Amino acid sequence: MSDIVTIAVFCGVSWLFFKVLRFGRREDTLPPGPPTVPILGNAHLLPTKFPYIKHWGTHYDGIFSLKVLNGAIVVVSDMKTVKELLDDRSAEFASRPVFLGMDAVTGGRYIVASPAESHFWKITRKVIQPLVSPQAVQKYCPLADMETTQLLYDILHEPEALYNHITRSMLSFITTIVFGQRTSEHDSPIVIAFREYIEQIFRVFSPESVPVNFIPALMYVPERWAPWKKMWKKIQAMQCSLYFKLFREVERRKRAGMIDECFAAKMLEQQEDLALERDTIVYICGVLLDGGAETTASFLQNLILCLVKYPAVLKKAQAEVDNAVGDRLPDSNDIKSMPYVQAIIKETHRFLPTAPTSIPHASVDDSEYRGYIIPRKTPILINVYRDLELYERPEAFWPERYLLSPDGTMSGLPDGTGYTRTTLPFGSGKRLCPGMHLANTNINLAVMRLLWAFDFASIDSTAPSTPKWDIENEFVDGITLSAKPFQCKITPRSTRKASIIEKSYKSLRDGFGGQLQ
Ligand code: HEM
Repeated sequence: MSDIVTIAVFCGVSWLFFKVLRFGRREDTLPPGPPTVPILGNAHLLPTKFPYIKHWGTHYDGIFSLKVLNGAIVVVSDMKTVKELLDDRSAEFASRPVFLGMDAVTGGRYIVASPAESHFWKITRKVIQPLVSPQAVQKYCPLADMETTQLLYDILHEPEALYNHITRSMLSFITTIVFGQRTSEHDSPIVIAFREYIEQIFRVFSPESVPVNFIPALMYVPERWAPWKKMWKKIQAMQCSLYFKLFREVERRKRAGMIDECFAAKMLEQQEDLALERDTIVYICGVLLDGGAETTASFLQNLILCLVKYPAVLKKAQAEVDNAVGDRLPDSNDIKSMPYVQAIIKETHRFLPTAPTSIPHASVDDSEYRGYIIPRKTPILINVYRDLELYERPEAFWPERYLLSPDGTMSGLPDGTGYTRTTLPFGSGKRLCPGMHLANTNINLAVMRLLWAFDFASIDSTAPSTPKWDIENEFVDGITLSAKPFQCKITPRSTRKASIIEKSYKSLRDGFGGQLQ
């Protein structure tokens, strides 16, 4: 009897030993990747900061895998593969990996993290669509006009707070559309709460949270030993407070019988038909703040940093703007007659993309691609940051590339390798950012007006003629690439322009019965 027990124990221990030894080893069916080590796989190779900067080499032919413990990450590293996998086979690859942290924070009511096969994802995309279609966004041009006019006025009077003015302006554009409430001051409680919250929410995707996705058993660790759970709880409280505060105000106006055109009010009207719970509506509205305000604000801050570092680009763009509009403020239609400004916007998206690795996709089921098997729910990241193969001088901020070819790629690329699209910064396939047209409407106007109104210059008179970039010090670490607040000298380009800004702002304010500020 004791022999049988000994043999059973020996077999059990050997099985466990071999099982553990296999931990971290790449399955033959996965795309290739760097050599693994037992248990960790490639976990030790993963950058803990600024993950998109690392170029893993071109020898993997556009797709490779990284083993993380017993799981894997698939990385798509050229545009041909982005097209074949994430665009052309979008129905299969539009899902999301498991985001246990985000689900814990939002109760699974966050479209960004929802699987494409879920009812919640489908209904959210459906109800957002009428708000963000190319036709629908036209009606927000007057709002973009108002917010960018105030942006110019605020910068004119308090240039040192550039960063905060941009955040306020972009946030106010979204809070007005979604919750019918402007955020007219950069130090108002909503703007401060938003800034504090947005700094935290991205930590749900950070290395402090991610291991839980690979070792789900960590979810059972009691909170007092699980710092990530404390962090999620704090973020959850901040998120609820922000979203519900804005939403309760919409409900109050509804009770008071006020006419309300905002998205949240429309959702409340349709609540019964859509069979949505109140909390679900709140989160559908709330995610538009997170997705819409921070991305557009970061984009503008990144663009201005480029203009500060490349004064010749600034001068050339200002000449184009002046030529098109003279002394009047640019309006939304003017963008068509400003190819160089359009090129600057595209180049900023390429050079400093707001979401460099996009948001991971996943396949709905195990899927075959080029003879490899990509297991369902495996995170698929994009790593085409400043694609070295497609662009001439990829590491230079050079908007002219978009005047030479519409997608900015170099000429003479072999067939099939030159595929790219200027919508790439907004994602892929069925997951393509629903707010793209809304973002473009506001960004185009803001950029034209900033160029028209101000000179932006380095405070360092000894700045090198070939600008230096120090991503790790100049940018905030996280899944978005966003410049830290930076100093620059901002001056109105003429007294006439300054007085046009004053007058435009005051006439808007008077038109709103003094409500603008
Ligand atoms: C410069 C501005 C913006 C950039 C660069 C940007 C970028 C992105 C990217 C890369 C994704 C992931 C796409 C994918 O998974 O393939 C995304 C998703 C999303 N964005 Fe945007 N975005 C911007 C503005 C906006 C705006 C203005 C809104 C709405 C008001 C918005 C709402 C969303 C939502 C709701 C999702 C989730 C879509 C889903 O998971 O199906 N974004 N965005």
